[in-house]
Amino acid sequence: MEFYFTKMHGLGNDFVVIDAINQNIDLSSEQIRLIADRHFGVGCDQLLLVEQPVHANADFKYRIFNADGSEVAQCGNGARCFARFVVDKNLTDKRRIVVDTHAGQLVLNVAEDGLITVNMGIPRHQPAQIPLNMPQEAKRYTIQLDSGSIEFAALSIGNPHAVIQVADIDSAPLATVGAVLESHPLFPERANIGFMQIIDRHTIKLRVYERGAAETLACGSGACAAVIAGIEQNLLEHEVDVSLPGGALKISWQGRDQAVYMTGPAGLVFEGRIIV
Ligand SMILES: N[C@@H](CCC[C@H](N)C(=O)O)C(=O)O
Repeated sequence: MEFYFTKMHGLGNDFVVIDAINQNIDLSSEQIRLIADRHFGVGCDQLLLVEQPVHANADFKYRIFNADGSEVAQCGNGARCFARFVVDKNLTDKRRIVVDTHAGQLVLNVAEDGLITVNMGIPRHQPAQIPLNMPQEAKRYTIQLDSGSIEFAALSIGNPHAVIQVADIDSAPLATVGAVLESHPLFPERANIGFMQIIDRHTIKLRVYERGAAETLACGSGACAAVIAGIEQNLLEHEVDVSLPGGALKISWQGRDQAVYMTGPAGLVFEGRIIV
């Protein structure tokens, strides 16, 4: 198989984006892992396929695959890169784009200054909706790991997230606690594990150990999850600046039953042709 791709990034969370409307694309998990490999492939945290919409009111469908080949339902930075891609490739002349995803429909607005705002949907907190193996919903859950006791918040933003508050983001235990919790039996579909340092009620620092991709330079859905968890615990206000290793996002959430909004940039890196 041979096809054209675009390498993009959202704050250093990087993507191979493929137009699967004008090209015939049928990739196995093994081929996706190879394309994502940073030595033998192009290298990316996630691969995105842009497809025809499923529903009449949508402009496109887009699908998300982690570097380990697993297909997932939500990706905040990927959504902004998807929007930038369809605008730059003239696949649409709209600046308000409705896209079908496995997590439902997203609405994306591309502003004149290039920033993209995504309605990421309404978060879900019930353990069964995350999914999380706990008997009832709580603002924080506690588990015992070999390294000690860990407290975390958990919610779904279309994909599962745990959020752990830390005093110092630079020494957060991503490689140990992050890796263990990502595939802990508490999370039957695994989870993205965020480590959040609260700077003030409008500002946090965040690093995320992503399901299926390990630590990335930024995670858009993780930024939404961390802000929601902080608001739920009355640690944050409704508009928060999130500082990630790759740059900054603005997250806004007005509370339960409300959609969460994420605003940030999306960048083009290079274009190429893959032969697999
Ligand atoms: N980087 C993404 C999230 C990608 C999917 C995630 N690893 C999962 O498995 O749910 C983002 O910006 O949200």
